[in-house]
Amino acid sequence: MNSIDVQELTKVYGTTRAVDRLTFGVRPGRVTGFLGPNGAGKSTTMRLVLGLDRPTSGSATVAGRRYADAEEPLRRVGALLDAHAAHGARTARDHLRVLAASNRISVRRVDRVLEESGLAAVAGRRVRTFSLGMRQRLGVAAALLGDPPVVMLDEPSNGLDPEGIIWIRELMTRLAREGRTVLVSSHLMNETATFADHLVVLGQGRLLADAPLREFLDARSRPRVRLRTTAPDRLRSALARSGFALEPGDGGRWTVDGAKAEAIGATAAREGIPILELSDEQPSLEQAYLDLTASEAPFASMSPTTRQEA
Ligand SMILES: Nc1ncnc2c1ncn2[C@@H]1O[C@H](COP(=O)(O)OP(=O)(O)OP(=O)(O)O)[C@@H](O)[C@H]1O
Repeated sequence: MNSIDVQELTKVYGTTRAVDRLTFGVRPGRVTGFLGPNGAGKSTTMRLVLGLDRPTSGSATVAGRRYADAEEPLRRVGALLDAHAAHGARTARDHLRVLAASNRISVRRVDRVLEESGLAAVAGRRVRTFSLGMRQRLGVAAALLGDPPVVMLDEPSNGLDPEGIIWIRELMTRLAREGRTVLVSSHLMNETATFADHLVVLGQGRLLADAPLREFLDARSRPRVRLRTTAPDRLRSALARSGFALEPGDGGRWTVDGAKAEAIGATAAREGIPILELSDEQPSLEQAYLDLTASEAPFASMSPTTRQEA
């Protein structure tokens, strides 16, 4: 199976334990979001998987083998680690042709990935004239060149405009649907929630969570209902009898903490109270993540950074 398997992986740089006895698996057919604040060890882990750095101890394998031992590695794992990796004096097409030649990949495939990444019209331009977003697209094109069963992308939405963000999200979903193994790192929680099926969460090089997105959210968020009504006083009294409190929310709405929409709807119907709008609040990955890391004292100070996300 084309899984990525990380076993007791440790990487020490001087006095920094960048990755600390990390064990997790990334399975095919789903997008795995690789989350953690800056410096948590995501890039180091990806570099270790790709054999670009040697582990201090432990192992990282792709389909049961060390990536460094692979012939024609682009056909096994496609990776975007650093958008500035391309040679600035080369055109985008030449950059991809050089990569293709070293992995016995056809020139036809170069044109295909240029199309797929939206770069066909600028393929003849030198890479140094590219914006960060265009470089990211070129990095993704290079990752897809070998039509690999395993794809690893480090912060792929970095520098992309809204159209680019939708493109990368759809691309990742499609790659997973095709049965590939997709690992995508990000420190943008709510963005990750739009495409990830599964999460691996790191903090200070250690594993904090390895769970399906839905499970991760449900385990860490308290249900909450948002509603609009023309009779808040009557509803407040009715809910109080069931032990719920009606609190003012934004935009003329009300919220009920710790409740599900069905329960509140049933109470309102029983009492004949008009309800104009009623929904369960969607738990936010950012909030669930902050709740998780808040219990890890060393990470509490990371909250303001992660809160910067729009
Ligand atoms: N080559 C290196 N030499 C020394 N320290 C390093 C090296 N590479 C990474 N580190 C340190 O290891 C830790 C983990 O860094 P890493 O880049 O893997 O984190 P990250 O989760 O990818 O962060 P970001 O979201 O900022 O990319 C950090 O403390 C970093 O300073």
